[in-house]
Parts: sequence; structure tokens; C-alpha cells
Amino acid sequence: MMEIANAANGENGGTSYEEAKKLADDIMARIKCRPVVGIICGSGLGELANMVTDTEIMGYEEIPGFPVSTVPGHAGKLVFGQLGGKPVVLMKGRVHFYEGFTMQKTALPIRIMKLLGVQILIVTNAAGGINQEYEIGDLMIIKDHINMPGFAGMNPLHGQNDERFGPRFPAISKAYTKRLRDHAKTTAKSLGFEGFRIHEGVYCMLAGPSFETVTECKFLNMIGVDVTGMSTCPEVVVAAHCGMEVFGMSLVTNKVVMQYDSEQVANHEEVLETGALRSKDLQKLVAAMLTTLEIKSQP
Ligand SMILES: O=P(O)(O)O[C@@H]1C[C@H](O)[C@@H](CO)O1
Ligand code: HPA
Repeated sequence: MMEIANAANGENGGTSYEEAKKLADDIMARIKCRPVVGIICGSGLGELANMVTDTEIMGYEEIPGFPVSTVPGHAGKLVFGQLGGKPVVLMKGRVHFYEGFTMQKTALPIRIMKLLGVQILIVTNAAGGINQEYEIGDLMIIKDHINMPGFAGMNPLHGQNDERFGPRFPAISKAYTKRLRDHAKTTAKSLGFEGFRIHEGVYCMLAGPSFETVTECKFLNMIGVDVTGMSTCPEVVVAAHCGMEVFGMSLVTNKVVMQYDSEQVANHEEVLETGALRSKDLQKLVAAMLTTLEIKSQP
């Protein structure tokens, strides 16, 4: 039994249920808010935190064992409070696999959110447009994803399973629920965002940190990917595993390079600049979605 516990705990890079529970209990001892919605802010999208009221803030480094962000545009703060009349916890910045964290560690904040009482996860990211009809600044509601590192065995659920988090073989095909995607479309309409470019499409995670080659982009285009990035899949897989509803949204911060002799190159500064320009619209949409969102009671 001990060997199994050790494998679940250490060898697969994961955190045991007991350790995650202790982290959640320590947070609850310091924070009054009991969030039902968790929000992850992607690169340059942390300004959403400014709309949260009654805030209580903890730096990731204040939580022992919590992965700490190392990338510009990811402040590394948990912001608790009210948004759209709902108690929320917002991750002002995430961590990524390419920073050297295991897939399990990258998604640990989601398990802690679950233990804090979060039922709905809203995940945002900055992404490169693969779909040739997408323009810089467009938003995309995620309807499905490809976890490309998973093809090479990098799945956040790799290793011993603890049923207290979720089942050994979870279904992921409905992770981005139709209910929340429809809710986003209705909300966008009610905000008068008709002229505002919102798509629905497929996100693909590559491991990063190098941006894609031209041929990789052509391949992603051929297999039906609309945008590509370096995050989101670990968190969403773990959220679906532990029974959360997920809503995901990508901001197209750049168009990927599709011509071999192009002078253009992708760069993180452009990603942050576009984030800053369009984040207001994304913020408005998320806040309005929360205002009218029905929180289903847990089974
Ligand atoms: O955290 P996200 O997925 O929004 O960040 C994207 C992917 C890389 O971390 C970075 C590249 O500019 O932005
Ligand atoms: N590729 C991968 N990740 C990204 C991109 C990109 O073009 N833009 C923002 N994040």
C-alpha cells in the first residue's frame, strides 16, 4: 500500500490527495471567500483580476508546494473575491510544462480549487492563429482540444489514480460543456458583440517553449486545429477528471508563420501587447457570463 502511495506521490511527479487537501485547508484557514468558480488568466490576461471585488490575495510563493510562475505576463497571485455576483478564485497567471514543471504539477492548482469548492473552471489563454480566417485580436470559444504532449505520454493523469479525485479512465470528450459554450454565445450577443470576432474552434497544446516551425503549423492546419498554444490541456484534463464543468477561451495574439520564406517570427512581446489591447473585451464577456450563470448544485 505504501509503495502505491509513494508512486502516486513522488514517482509520477504528483501531489497526494492528503497533501493537496492540506494545502486547500491552509488556504481556507487564511481566506474567507469560498469560491465556486475558478478562473485561469493566460499570458497578458491578468487584468481580469481588476474586476474582482472584496479581494483577498495570496502570492503563489506563500503556498508551500504550489507551483510558482516564472514567465513575464503571469503575476503568480491567487485572487479571491466576487465577480459577476459569484465567489471566485482567479489565478493571475499560470505555470506551464515548458517551465520545467511536470504535467501533474502544472495542473495541481485545479485540484486545490476543487478541494476549495470550485465547480466551474474558466480557462483563458493567448494562442497563435492557425486557421487562416482568424485575425489577431479574435476570440475563440474552445470546443475541443488536442493535448499533443499526451501523444508522447505526457498526460497529467499519468501514474497511480486516486479515486477521490476522479476515475481511472475519465471521458474528456465533453470537457468544454455545450451549456457553457452556449451561455458564452448568448452573453456575447446580449453585450452587442455581434461585430466582434468570436469563433468556436479547436485548441492544440504543444509543449513549447519554442514557437512552431512552418511545417508544424501546416500539419496542425491539416488536422483541424484552429489555434495553438502551450498550456490549458493539463488544467482542463484534470478539471474534467474531478467533475468540473469547463469553459475555455483563446485570444488570438498572433498569426502563426505559414510561409517558409516569411520574414515574420512569433514573439512573446507581441503576445503580451495583443493581450493588453483585447483583454478588456474578454474581461467584459467573462464578467457578464458570471452574472447570469446558473451554478448547478453538486451531485
Ligand atoms: O499561458 P498562455 O497559454 O496564455 O501563454 C501563451 C503560451 C506561452 O506561455 C506564451 C507564448 O507567448 O503565451
Ligand atoms: N504558438 C504557441 N503559443 C502561443 C502562440 C503561438 O503562436 N501565441 C501565443 N501563445
